[in-house]
Amino acid sequence: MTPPLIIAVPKGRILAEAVPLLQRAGIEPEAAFSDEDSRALRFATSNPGIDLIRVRAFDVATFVAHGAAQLGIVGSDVLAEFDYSELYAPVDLGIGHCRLSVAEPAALAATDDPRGWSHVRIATKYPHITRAHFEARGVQAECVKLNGAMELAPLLGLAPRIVDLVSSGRTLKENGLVEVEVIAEVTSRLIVNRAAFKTRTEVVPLVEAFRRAVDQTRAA
Ligand SMILES: Nc1ncnc2c1ncn2[C@@H]1O[C@H](COP(=O)(O)OP(=O)(O)OP(=O)(O)O)[C@@H](O)[C@H]1O
Ligand SMILES: O=P(O)(O)OC[C@H]1O[C@H](OP(=O)(O)OP(=O)(O)O)[C@H](O)[C@@H]1O
Repeated sequence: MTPPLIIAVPKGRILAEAVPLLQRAGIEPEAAFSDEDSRALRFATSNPGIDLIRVRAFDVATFVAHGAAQLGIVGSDVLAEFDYSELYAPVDLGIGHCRLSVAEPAALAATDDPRGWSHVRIATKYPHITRAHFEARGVQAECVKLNGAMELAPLLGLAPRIVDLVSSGRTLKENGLVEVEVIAEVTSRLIVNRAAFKTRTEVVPLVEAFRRAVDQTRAA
């Protein structure tokens, strides 16, 4: 018997927005999937041919790229950071809207001129995107890799600037930082393992179901 398809979904903020999309695509997760207190990692759905796994956002891309999961939901920030050739990202799901930006203390921004930078030291979870962004205009970026709470870095002298996700801007504001450049707009994408796309006949109709679910959400 063919094993179920596995869809990797990030725990955290994307999960709440992903559940209505999954439902619109005809996939009803078991109740524990939306329960942040559940310690389970793999979940059944109303479709016996589809299981869900709940993993960290950056790990969604890794599971799908290696074929351990056949599909996944992941931010375009994560996709750009890894740039896995094994991944195909056929649908913009229109959830998880935010932007990846350069930020610095308000006092520094008052006198700073980004056009004059030749070398910058940046605290970020996204060293690959950051280096590429600055290299494109001849600026060398020295990155200090952090996994969260980037906003603390300028306050504590780890790095004067950060590259992080911004949505409402509240986190920057509460830590005395201002946005000085937007690197990229971010939304979540449906990703598919390229080999699974070719070999598992259930994948194509499932991708189409997600596409319709996004259209329905937009029209609602
Ligand atoms: N403020 C935000 N507004 C909207 N979407 C966001 C925001 N922050 C992050 N995202 C999106 O959600 C994804 C997961 O972010 P989240 O903050 O939940 O991860 P995390 O808590 O840093 O993950 P982990 O704990 O697994 O390291 C990001 O990759 C991005 O695409
Ligand atoms: O502009 P805002 O609306 O304030 O959102 C931005 C914050 O959201 C994300 O963090 P998250 O809350 O997911 O926490 P974490 O990455 O530190 O886990 C991001 O890393 C920022 O810190």
